[in-house]
Amino acid sequence: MTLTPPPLKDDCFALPAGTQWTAVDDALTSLSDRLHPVTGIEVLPLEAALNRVLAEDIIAQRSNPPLPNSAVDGYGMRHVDIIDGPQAMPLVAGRSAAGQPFEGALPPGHAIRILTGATLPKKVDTVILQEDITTDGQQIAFHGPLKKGANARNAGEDVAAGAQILPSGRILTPADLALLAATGVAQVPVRKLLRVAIVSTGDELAEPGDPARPDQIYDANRPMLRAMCQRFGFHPVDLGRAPDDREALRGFLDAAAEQSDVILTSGGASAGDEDHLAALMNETGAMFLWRMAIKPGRPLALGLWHGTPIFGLPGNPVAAMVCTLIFARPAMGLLAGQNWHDPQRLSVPAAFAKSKKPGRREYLRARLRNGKAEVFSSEGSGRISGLSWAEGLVELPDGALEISEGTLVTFIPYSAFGL
Ligand SMILES: Nc1nc2c(c(=O)[nH]1)N[C@H]1C(S)=C(S)[C@@H](COP(=O)(O)OP(=O)(O)OC[C@H]3O[C@@H](n4cnc5c(N)ncnc54)[C@H](O)[C@@H]3O)O[C@H]1N2
Ligand code: MOO
Repeated sequence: MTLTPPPLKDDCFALPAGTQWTAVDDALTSLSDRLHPVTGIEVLPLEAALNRVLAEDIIAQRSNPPLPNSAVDGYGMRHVDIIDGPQAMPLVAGRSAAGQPFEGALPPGHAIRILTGATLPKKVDTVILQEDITTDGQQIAFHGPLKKGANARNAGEDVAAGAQILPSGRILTPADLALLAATGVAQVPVRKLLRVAIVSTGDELAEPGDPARPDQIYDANRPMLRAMCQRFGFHPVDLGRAPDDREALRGFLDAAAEQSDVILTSGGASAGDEDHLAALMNETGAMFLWRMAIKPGRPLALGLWHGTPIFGLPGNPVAAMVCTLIFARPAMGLLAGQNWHDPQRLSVPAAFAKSKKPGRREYLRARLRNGKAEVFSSEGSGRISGLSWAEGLVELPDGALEISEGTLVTFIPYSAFGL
């Protein structure tokens, strides 16, 4: 009897029959619906608040500017005194400088020396640039007309006291710190850092720097995930490598649940003999999403371990990174008190050709050169060099797509994910 080979695996053309595949958008909707902040609140001074997540809406304590002031170095006057054509105006004694205001009111028909940022003296509503006048020290000569309010800034024209300046959930930027300072807010309620436990699984893994057996590989996922968490503004808790042993892994997960708000594991997420993570998580009965219609990264085990959410990332480093960026990053953002994070996408012409099959969303390692998206030469999920070569991802939609050079595709720079 001759053995017949198994029927052609249509893995590359269609999705395996009888398997429930979860679309990326459905998974994201489910995550954004179910997750909420889990971190406490602390009050920090501005110097410690960069990259932290606001825990409340912030209200301006003071207007910016607090009083009307001059936008230029020049001369202040009353607009009603200005006529059309050439004219001269006597100067009053004194001046108004930033931090040294002129205390009196400007008499009718006069002008006053005023410097940038100086409070406008009473009755002054218009300022002429010093380049536009001549003076002998006693009076100034210039041409009218001038626009009422020229070179003057109104009180509160930037921000009015009492206005909401920043929303809860916002990640504070350097510019936000300037806004807070200017409006009289010196300390802010922020979320405590989200503690993210990181565990790699697999007997094949060795620690970078240690000697490795020929059959071992160095653990690449942990340094990557640690660094990604740092860039996202979370606090990584590195728990090391768990062996392929169910009880040992259980111990790692128990420790992780103790010490963290969320657990990121990599490896062991699919259904092989040594994929203990999936088996353990199934045991808890709290696993709620499973096979994703995404490439790379099909096996993604999501669940709760003693109430602490686990993202069981696939072991292949490319899949681990893509799943972190697409699923874990926005989900962890919600846990950390951030607003839902949807990265900014660019529409750019492709510098490549590809025939994409329907059924799952694909992410390709990509970078922009000369305004076009180039993709890495291989789609292999273990090709770490491509992750490092890339500067972002090309996102291809769930359906089929014929791409030729010049077809518009979606590019998401790593920076848009917060990397
Ligand atoms: N019969 C099937 N086999 C596989 C399927 C499948 O659907 N049917 N899916 C493949 C896909 S896709 C992926 S991704 C992997 C995911 O498997 P696991 O999450 O269980 O991960 P492992 O098997 O433990 O590892 C996969 C791969 O990645 C390497 N790895 C793991 N951890 C690290 C690390 N920290 N640093 C560097 N490299 C790591 C590991 O050695 C393996 O080569 O399953 C496929 N198989
Ligand atoms: O998730 Mo796997 O890495 O798609 O190849």
